[in-house]
Amino acid sequence: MTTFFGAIADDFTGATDLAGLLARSGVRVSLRMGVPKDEPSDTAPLEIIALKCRTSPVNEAVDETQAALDWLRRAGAQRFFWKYCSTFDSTARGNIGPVAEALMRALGTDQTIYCPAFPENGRSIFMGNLFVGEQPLAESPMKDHPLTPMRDSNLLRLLGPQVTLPVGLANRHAVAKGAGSLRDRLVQLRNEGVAHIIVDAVANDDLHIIADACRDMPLLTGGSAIAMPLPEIWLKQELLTRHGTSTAHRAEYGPAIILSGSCSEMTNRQVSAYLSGGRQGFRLNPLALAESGENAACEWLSAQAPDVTPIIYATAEPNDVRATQQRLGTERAGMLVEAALAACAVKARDLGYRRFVVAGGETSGAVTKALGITQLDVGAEIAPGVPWCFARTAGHDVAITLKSGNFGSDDFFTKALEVLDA
Ligand SMILES: Nc1ncnc2c1ncn2[C@@H]1O[C@H](COP(=O)(O)OP(=O)(O)OP(=O)(O)O)[C@@H](O)[C@H]1O
Ligand SMILES: O=C(O)[C@@H](O)C(=O)CO
Repeated sequence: MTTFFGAIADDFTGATDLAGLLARSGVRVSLRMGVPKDEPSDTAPLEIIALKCRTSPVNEAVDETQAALDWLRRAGAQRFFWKYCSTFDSTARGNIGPVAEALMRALGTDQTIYCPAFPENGRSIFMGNLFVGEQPLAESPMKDHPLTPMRDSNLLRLLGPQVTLPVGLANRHAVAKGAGSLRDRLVQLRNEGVAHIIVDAVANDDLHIIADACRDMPLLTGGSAIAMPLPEIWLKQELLTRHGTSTAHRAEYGPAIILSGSCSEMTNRQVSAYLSGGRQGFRLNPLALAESGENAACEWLSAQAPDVTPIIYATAEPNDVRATQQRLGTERAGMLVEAALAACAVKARDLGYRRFVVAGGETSGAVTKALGITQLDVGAEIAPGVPWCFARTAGHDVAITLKSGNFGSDDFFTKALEVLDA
């Protein structure tokens, strides 16, 4: 079936987040991990390509997203979406703006919007400032993120240095008056030469208005939630059909394992809650990994009874993470943990584990890559933005969920297993 909507996500948990929200429409969503090597075939109306480029050098991120765009265009896509984090995670140089500008050039469009709001997960934007729950972004736990610490809450200030063309704001007053008023504001900003528009949103109703106002734009950018209303809008316009709904399947899955490389406040709580239930866990210490590699973790895993659902985690509190980064360097510490969790995933698969719960975007990229997973079908949501997915690896059907660092409730890990068993 021809693709209508083509999305490019800057990390793997972000891609499954988007896939889960789009799948709520009942229209088939297909998720590719990395730019497919083959020409488009068996494509879905809603196609997502997951990249791992959030923290890559800018030129690499631009080249990769361009390759993804080319593939999506060959699949027939007519509307495009650049998905980044609902907390606008970005390195100091930042990839969000340069990638958006490159996509705009390639698509011949002079304006796009930026809306990372995700009200169901507590992310809202007011007067251009991003809030996490009731806290401004820069006062939220995101200020301590291991790779992309966010120290400013103002999206105009964050985006401005990343782009060459002017940045402007369509504020909540323009949004609250409805799609017509918002369209007028976008035209006004276009006439003033503003190419990059931050759009306020504090509730799902705002997202519906924004999606309606922007439904004909070739390129939209944001978190997953701003894309959520689009399939319904396009179904009404008969640009999409529900034909070919999701093919997510279930098989007889084997034992489950949890792999956590996220150090977010929420993942710290989830790991503690899981361990306090008396579960078997192995803590990866990056300093020990630097000394002697991941063998100890793999040996520990081999010694576990398959029905205990073990957890292997590097999850640590911000002070610990900072101390480790000072000793090893941020990048090296991250790479060591990602490589170890990837090796544990492969070991687990070889030991017969068939259900994988993975926490953290970079971590998920490393794990799915090591498992050789290239395509995912999307299943039931465990929490907003965290669906179960189904894939094949080394000839086996597996279920895998990729949890964004900040998503889910304290009992996420046990809940994930219950949702799959239900
Ligand atoms: N104890 C640790 N010390 C230093 N770095 C760590 C430690 N544990 C994990 N890391 C690294 O921190 C990074 C965490 O990023 P990751 O994207 O996996 O999680 P996240 O940012 O919480 O998730 P998301 O991107 O979905 O919000 C990874 O590169 C991981 O390897
Ligand atoms: O938008 C979010 O918060 C998530 O999908 C994400 O991108 C986490 O890396």
